[in-house]
Amino acid sequence: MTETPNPYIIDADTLTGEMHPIRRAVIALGSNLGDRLAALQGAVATLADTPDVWVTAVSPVYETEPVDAPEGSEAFLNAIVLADTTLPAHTLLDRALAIEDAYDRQRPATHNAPRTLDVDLIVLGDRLSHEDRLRLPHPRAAERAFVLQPWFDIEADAQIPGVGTVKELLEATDRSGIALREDLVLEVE
Ligand SMILES: Nc1ncnc2c1ncn2[C@@H]1O[C@H](COP(=O)(O)OP(=O)(O)OP(=O)(O)O)[C@@H](O)[C@H]1O
Ligand SMILES: Nc1nc2c(c(=O)[nH]1)N=C(CO)CN2
Repeated sequence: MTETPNPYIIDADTLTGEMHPIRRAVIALGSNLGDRLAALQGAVATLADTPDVWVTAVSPVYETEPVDAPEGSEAFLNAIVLADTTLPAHTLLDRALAIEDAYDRQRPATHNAPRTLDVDLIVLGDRLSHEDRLRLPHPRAAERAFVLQPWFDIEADAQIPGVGTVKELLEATDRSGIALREDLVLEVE
């Protein structure tokens, strides 16, 4: 006879493992190469499939003019994902980079070269980080309409810790280069 596990017995890993608080993660997605919508949709699905990550909201999709990108770059599709997670910051970053790699993201030497998929961590709770490998909050988010607008759409009272409210930051940003794509919708299973 097979033994039914007793749900009241806590296994050793749970007792000795490091516990992490639940924190809110704000994740920015961007693509300006190949099937842009498929890349964004794949990133949402993969994040939603990630253990200890619970996707709570996905923004509308915006078509956006390239900012600080090489001459002749194509327009981006951008969106924001909100998730609750118990993952430590570096584990979540590694997951984001692995999702980029899964979409064949090349890492050419050219600054801001076209990319099939970019997955950036914008904020993770109140976590601050000043390493090259992980900067939190994301240092360029506060001036990027392609991050602030979709984020504001799904969280009107959002804040960038230590920086300000997304509403005020957005009001101070040039929004002329972004356009809502109502015809493109990202699904969460
Ligand atoms: N908050 C963050 N989110 C994602 N990557 C980060 C973050 N902070 C630092 N990095 C590091 O940045 C590197 C990614 O650089 P990448 O060339 O993708 O920048 P980018 O996303 O193109 O530009 P930008 O950061 O201006 O959006 C990664 O190796 C990662 O370790
Ligand atoms: N419109 C737009 N411009 C960009 C973007 C992006 O996602 N959207 N990402 C960049 C580097 O990550 C640089 N420039």
